[in-house]
Amino acid sequence: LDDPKNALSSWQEFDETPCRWTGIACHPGDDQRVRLINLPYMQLEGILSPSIGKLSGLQRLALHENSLHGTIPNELANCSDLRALYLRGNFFQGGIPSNIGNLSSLNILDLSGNSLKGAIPSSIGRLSQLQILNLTTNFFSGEIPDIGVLSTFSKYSFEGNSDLCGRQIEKPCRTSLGFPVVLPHAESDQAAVPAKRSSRYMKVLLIYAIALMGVALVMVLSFLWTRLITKKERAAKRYTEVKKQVHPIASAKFITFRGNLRYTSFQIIEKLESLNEENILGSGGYGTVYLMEMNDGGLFAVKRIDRGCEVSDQVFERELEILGRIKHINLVNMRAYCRLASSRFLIYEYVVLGSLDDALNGAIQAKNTQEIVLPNWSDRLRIALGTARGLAYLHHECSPEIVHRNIKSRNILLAECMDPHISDLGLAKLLVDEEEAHVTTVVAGTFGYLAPEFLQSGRATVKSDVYSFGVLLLELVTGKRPTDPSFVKRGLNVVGWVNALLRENKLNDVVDKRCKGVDAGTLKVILELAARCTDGNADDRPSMNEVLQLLKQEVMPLTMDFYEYDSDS
Ligand SMILES: Nc1ncnc2c1ncn2[C@@H]1O[C@H](COP(=O)(O)OP(=O)(O)OP(=O)(O)O)[C@@H](O)[C@H]1O
Repeated sequence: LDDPKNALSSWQEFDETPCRWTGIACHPGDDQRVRLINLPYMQLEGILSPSIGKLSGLQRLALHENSLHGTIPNELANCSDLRALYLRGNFFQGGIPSNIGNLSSLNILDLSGNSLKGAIPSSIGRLSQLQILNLTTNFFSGEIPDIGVLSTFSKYSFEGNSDLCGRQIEKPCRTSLGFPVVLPHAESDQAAVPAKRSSRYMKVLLIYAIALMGVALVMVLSFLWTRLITKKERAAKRYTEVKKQVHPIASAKFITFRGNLRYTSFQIIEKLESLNEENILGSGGYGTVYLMEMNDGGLFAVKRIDRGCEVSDQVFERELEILGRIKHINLVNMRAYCRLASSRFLIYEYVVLGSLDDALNGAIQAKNTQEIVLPNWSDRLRIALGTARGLAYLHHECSPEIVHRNIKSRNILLAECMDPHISDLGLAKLLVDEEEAHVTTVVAGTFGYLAPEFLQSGRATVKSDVYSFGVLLLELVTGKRPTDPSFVKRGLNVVGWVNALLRENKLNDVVDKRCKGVDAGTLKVILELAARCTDGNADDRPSMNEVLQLLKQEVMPLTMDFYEYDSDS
């Protein structure tokens, strides 16, 4: 295996036993046979060697969400104790080994999100212990055998294989004449049959009867039949060609971050596929955001990123896994990622009140009274403090540091009680290259927030984030967008406008008239801090840690919840 992350450094060839290697557990006792191989999400590359079949005591093989390729070896069926087989989210090709029915202890079979093709072996029907079957998003074709345990699974086990048919997915298999037909399976499955001799006899009779009827039909309608079949064949051929164009993508992928969601990938994919215009929450520079409601009422915000010519899926997904590990109370946490044929979907926790931009511009209504809720002074201080905490975490606690690049009030989302959550982290870097990045952010409405050196060079740094944070502070104080016409028409931005008023000692003119509870002491602190953050010289701006310390000292006692806030992350 190729191990780019060096996750398998403990795997030393000359160790007496592999039982202490990462991802390996052995049976208790003397024989030390391998019981479990658990190596998901490790970016492993390579093939699954046929020698896997020698692990006779193997009970769980979990290699999901790696980059393995090649075929699934037939020898795997020798692992007769295997209970759980997770190969989801790799690049396996070829078919499912026809002898898979030998794995008589198998409870879980998850081969979804690969590039597997061919027929589904009927020997799966013999796996009487099987409880979870996931063959979704592959290229399987033909009829799903309606036999044994295979009869008990529904469409959710087979979705995303456009050429499958059968009762389980409510799609009849048809001939070119339109009659239902039993399609031959790819492998002859002798082992499945012995217990069913009498039913085989019945089947033979049935086939003879159908054949006789067919011959009769041919004799009666020979002329018409010949004409009809050619016509239908032509139509069928055209249909297949169109279908291929509609499904050009190699494979789909589903990754969850920060623990499992309480939903299966089928449930999520089903919901993703049903998102439509009615569910749109908004759209930005990178795609459209939808509200996704699960059947039990669970809510997610889903950002749909249409496939363009940006980074490859592999690079994108590798970076996402890093972003997916980031977790902080003041960041919008990413819960999952799904790649389907047309789009990539980033699935986030839903932050209920919407953006700070909405809040400052009167778009938030009270639940019961429908009255517009405007953040008061204590709310605004709380938003400043929480945002500083989230940014300081990205800059100083993450390694390597994460530059957000797109701090603005539309990317500060508010949860209940006006708790701020920074959204869109890492996307600017992930979705557009350095050159394009600042052009995109300018277009995306970030203009007034960008530090002068970022505008000039297009290179974002932690200090350009500090500048944007300073602009955000001014927005909180003034209630005006940084590109408000009242200062743009005077040739100023919000920084120039505030500075001009302060020079004239018109402190009161700076403050948002609608904001209740402003106290002069903290107002002065915030304005001074905003001035330092928006200093034209990046080196003279404070770091986010310094900003946070100052806000903690000066502002925290005035926010509603300073006890609660007194612990980091
Ligand atoms: N996790 C979320 N919870 C609730 N609403 C969200 C969430 N993420 C985004 N939204 C809503 O969707 C809208 C669009 O978000 P999006 O991040 O795509 O655009 P933007 O922030 O306006 O622009 P940009 O792409 O430049 O960041 C936001 O204004 C916000 O109201």
